[in-house]
Amino acid sequence: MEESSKLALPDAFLDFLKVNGLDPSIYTASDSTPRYIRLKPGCEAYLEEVEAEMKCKIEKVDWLPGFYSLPPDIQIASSKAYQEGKIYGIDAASGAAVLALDISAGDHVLDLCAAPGAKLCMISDLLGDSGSVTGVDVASHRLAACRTMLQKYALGESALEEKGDAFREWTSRRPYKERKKATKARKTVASQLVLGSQHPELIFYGRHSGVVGPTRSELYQSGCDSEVSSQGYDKVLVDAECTHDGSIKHIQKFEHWGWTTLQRRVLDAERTDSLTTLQLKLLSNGFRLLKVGGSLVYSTCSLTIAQNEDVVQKFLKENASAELQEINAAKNWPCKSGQIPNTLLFDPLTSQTSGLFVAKFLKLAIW
Ligand SMILES: C[S@@+](CC[C@H](N)C(=O)[O-])C[C@H]1O[C@@H](n2cnc3c(N)ncnc32)[C@H](O)[C@@H]1O
Repeated sequence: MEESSKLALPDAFLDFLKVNGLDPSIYTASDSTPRYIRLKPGCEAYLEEVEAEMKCKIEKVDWLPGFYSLPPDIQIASSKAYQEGKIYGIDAASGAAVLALDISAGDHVLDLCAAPGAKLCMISDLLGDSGSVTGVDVASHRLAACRTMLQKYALGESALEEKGDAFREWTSRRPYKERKKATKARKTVASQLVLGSQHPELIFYGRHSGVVGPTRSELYQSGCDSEVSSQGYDKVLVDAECTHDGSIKHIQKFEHWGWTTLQRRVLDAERTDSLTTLQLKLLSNGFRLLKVGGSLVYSTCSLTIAQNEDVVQKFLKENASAELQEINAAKNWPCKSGQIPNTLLFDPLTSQTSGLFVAKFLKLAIW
């Protein structure tokens, strides 16, 4: 172990940081990083009750509406307020990534890497009774957790599972008539984009299906370019799979899981290479499903240039219709600029949040 970092982290992780040009001191405030909660809209009146239950001062996060910070050692999951669905446990940087989408009433939003669903719930709360949100993920067990979360917060859900070429319902708890109606509606997925209010919808793609997100034909049945440009999603979030190295809390979990697991799951160079390929594919596919004039937010909880700025550069090179946008809401955020202007980096030390990279793109009308 290296003394200088003051962290019980293995040399292999410190080497990973060095290779990626990351200063280990950004993790030194990990023990004093607050916990964050988001109040379920309509539960504002319960704040004092939550404070009394948690026996601590809950501070409003002045740069992030609806978010509150708590002392680092508070256990959120065991509280009554959490179990009753009055509060969400979600890091402030994650909230910022959702806010960067600039969601308006009536938007149709695609959350391409949705599980376990903290950001999906926030999107759904921001939309209220308007628009729609579709969550996609490849991990069925993570989608199951996502479904449980949507049910807990009464956000509704209709979960779909891939079966061969067709989608069938994941749960059959809903009455037959309702399921039949849903199956019919699904046949015209494009129509969902123009319908009014929709409950969040979860879509599961088998890990080996080779599909990253809904295909164009599923979304736009007649599929001509003019329809794509006018009927794609208004907003797309690509909160991509990554090495999670920005989240020291995640890295510390490997103390229990074993540092060899960290080596295999986080530090392995071959895995990182395939991850950057996946990240670029996820970003490109999310962008393909965006309407002209719509915006996409790409985020990772890695702080490495390979998974962030490099992916952004490659993507911009391949997509003439993509323009990197300034995130207007970020003026008061406690983050730094990434290596590319207009990209943002929440490092744990400066931001007092879990690490996150955020970039926002606008889709221009160029074919
Ligand atoms: C960082 S996590 C997403 C966290 C989530 N946005 C939230 O706020 O709770 C990344 C997710 O990407 C999913 N994923 C990995 N490969 C994918 C793919 N090819 N298509 C869609 N999702 C994928 C993983 O299963 C994982 O759930």
